[in-house]
Amino acid sequence: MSDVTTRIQDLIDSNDVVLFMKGTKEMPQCGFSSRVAGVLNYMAVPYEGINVLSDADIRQGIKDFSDWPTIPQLYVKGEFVGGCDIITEMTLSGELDQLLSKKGVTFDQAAADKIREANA
Ligand SMILES: N[C@@H](CCC(=O)N[C@@H](CS)C(=O)NCC(=O)O)C(=O)O
Repeated sequence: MSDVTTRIQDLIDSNDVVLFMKGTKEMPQCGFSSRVAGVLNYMAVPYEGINVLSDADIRQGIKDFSDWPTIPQLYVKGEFVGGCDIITEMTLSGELDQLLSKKGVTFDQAAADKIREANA
């Protein structure tokens, strides 16, 4: 395994939820990353945000690792879930809640319901 692959695998193995994103959880630097971080923050999902803008190897490496061409990328318990479009759809359909519950990741159910109410 290459060094960057090992680093990515370690990040995914040692954090239940990892968001590879542009910018930080507190200050995303791209609208797509901001949307996903905003959902996770609002739903109080505990997650590790990895800023790919501060690491060019990770920025390219995660695309190769997931075979997915863009950032953001969300992993839950080692499983690649998707980018902004997929996470948005899954949030609105309730699939994200189901996935988090199934994987034993805590989140604020009332907040998730509120997102759906606001977008109904
Ligand atoms: N449709 C994508 C939108 C994300 C996207 O287009 N990201 C671009 C611009 S931030 C990207 O990562 N480009 C490659 C790069 O900047 O390394 C999604 O659902 O996540």
